Amino acid sequence: MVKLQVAIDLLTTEDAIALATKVAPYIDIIELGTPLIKSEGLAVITAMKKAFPDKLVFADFKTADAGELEADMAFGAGADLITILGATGDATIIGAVKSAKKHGKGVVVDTIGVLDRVKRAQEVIALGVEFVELHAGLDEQAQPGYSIQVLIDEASRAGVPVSIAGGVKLSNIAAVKASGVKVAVAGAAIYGAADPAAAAKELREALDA
Ligand SMILES: O=C([C@H](O)CO)[C@H](O)[C@H](O)COP(=O)(O)O
Repeated sequence: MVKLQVAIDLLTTEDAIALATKVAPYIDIIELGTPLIKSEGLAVITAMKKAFPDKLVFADFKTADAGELEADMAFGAGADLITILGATGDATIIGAVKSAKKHGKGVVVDTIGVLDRVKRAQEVIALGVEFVELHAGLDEQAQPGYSIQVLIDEASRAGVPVSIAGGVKLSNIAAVKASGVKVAVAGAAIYGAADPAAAAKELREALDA
């Protein structure tokens, strides 16, 4: 079964928990977006895990250095998964994996800004990470000509556990699923919808079809 991850790029704990409450029945992983964590600090992680102990809480730290220390901070606050940047050196990822093993949690490598995402995904899986996020960030998505098809093609040939993040929505979720991903990440398609619960439900049903 492909897991559905909601990426919450809102700025307050109150709004994040309100959104998670609406969509929880349909999602597996609650991602606290980088701007949310920068805005609210580690407390948002603790609050979300307390509110949803049965969901995986994903702290989108996008860590670039001090991997073990930052992973200790995220896991200590209640996160189940943390992102480390694939663009950084292996030592940072190895440090975070060490922390994850200590806490019984997991590391996800975010390939934002990496030129050869597939090659980097294959390299970092060997370091013990859970899965790799093939990711086009919000700024890359805003560039003229951006298409999620690039990520879908990359997922099809990655040969290692990956997620796709970067404009996942109802019109492309079937193709995202068919690419063989472990996790589909949807942010704006859910938090920006007039009815987030309905949007999450439709994505869930498409993944389960
Ligand atoms: O990780 C993200 C971004 O860097 C801002 O935090 C997004 O959550 C991710 O790109 C998914 O967002 P959508 O494209 O809105 O689905």
